[in-house]
Amino acid sequence: MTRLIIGAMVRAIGAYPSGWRYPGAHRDPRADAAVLRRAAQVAESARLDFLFFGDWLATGHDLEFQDPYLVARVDPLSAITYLAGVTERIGLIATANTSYADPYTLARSTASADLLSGGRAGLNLVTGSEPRAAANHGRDFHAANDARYDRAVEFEHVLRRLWDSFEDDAIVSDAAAGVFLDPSRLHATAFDGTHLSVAGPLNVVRPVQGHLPIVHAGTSPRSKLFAAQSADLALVAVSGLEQAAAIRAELRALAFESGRDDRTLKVVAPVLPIVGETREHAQSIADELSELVQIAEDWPDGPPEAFPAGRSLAHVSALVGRDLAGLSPDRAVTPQLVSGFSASGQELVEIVAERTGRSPWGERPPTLRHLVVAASVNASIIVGTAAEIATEFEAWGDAGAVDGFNVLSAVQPAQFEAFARGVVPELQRRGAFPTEYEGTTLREHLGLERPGNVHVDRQDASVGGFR
Ligand SMILES: Cc1cc2nc3c(=O)[nH]c(=O)nc-3n(C[C@H](O)[C@H](O)[C@H](O)COP(=O)(O)O)c2cc1C
Repeated sequence: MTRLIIGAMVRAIGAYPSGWRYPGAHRDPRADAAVLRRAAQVAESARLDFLFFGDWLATGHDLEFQDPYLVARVDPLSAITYLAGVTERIGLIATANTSYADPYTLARSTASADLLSGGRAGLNLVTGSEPRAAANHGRDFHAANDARYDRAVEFEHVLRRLWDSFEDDAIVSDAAAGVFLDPSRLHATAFDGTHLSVAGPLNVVRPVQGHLPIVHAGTSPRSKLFAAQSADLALVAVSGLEQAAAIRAELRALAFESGRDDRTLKVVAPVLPIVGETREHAQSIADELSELVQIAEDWPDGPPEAFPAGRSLAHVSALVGRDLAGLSPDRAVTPQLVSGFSASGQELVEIVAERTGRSPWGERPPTLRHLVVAASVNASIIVGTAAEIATEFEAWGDAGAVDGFNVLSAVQPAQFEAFARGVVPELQRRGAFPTEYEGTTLREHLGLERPGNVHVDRQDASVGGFR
């Protein structure tokens, strides 16, 4: 039986494009504080390993239709610092973008978050794919993949040196002798690289965890190398179990080749479970969410300029191999229509049937809208009862495809709570997930050791990727 790592990828207005429109959903970012607090408390009573907050360094009208949660949300480091005060055990992971962040400032705020949370903070380092971020940070352009990763490598190296500025026992606090600091245990950062230059030392004591667990999410070859060499936790977007198994094996092999103990690299996949009391109930939730997604054809005179081109009948026509442009999105997908579809079109029809229970051969056929939505909503979705979803999670774990999951919720708070109160206890009953927190730090939740100090013990400091 594999012990899974389970965290929640929190998106306050829901992780499905139409989640915020679902009856009873949280949909006003001005009230995020209450929703985040409640999610954190529910997650902690379910004994989840961590809450994870992504980030995006720009906004615009187009995001309303693509990923509405990106339009307006609180800064992730502020979110975890706030939640550290209302929780006691759960790990708290914030995302930062190495292409734009300042390493001294980030080392300082993350070391602070770790101290203030008692060793529960984690840091997701991304290089970013949003070109508008450049103009928001005084840059002329968003750097190319290689240049971004060259900077990310230096960034991670500098972060570890900064976090290790103070040895664990550098603050002596000897009131009788009048000695506060042992200066021999305070180390300059002295880093002068191609992209970054930092003198140090950092003016915060060493984090409780030594180094915060580093998470990385990306898809390019450089991203994989970065995860393998520098991250404790790799977040990999995958379409299914086989792909997850292949990527995990590849990342672990890369980690091993880079001279690291590959067991210290944990791989988790983002998944979006849609949980119902029965399978039909779960499918009806998925069905309603599909119906609430707007597609280009919903505007008779053409969609707003910001609307994503991919969410249209024209786009799905190319995929199914049949010209659907000009048809009503509410038109039923009949066996006759499907008979002219390409193999990928047939596959799409099967995905819709699995998610919504609608089949061209059944009493309730899907509509063209269902096809457009299934083709354009990019997430690994599992629809079912708590027991069915737990079985799927177990299957991934037992096959060695992942070390765990980062769970997205389509609708806040309802779907998140259905997961925490339904799926998690089911996994606990089966012994696939612990019922109590055994350790106190995020590292302990993830089964990772505390690293040595890079200034003192280079051997030991190779944990987590210091080179
Ligand atoms: C599951 C997953 C989650 C991600 N979350 C974020 C995020 O919150 N913020 C962000 O800027 N990029 C995020 N990314 C994007 C990557 O970090 C990376 O910047 C992007 O994929 C471009 O780099 P690449 O070409 O190396 O993949 C995520 C990627 C994946 C696969």
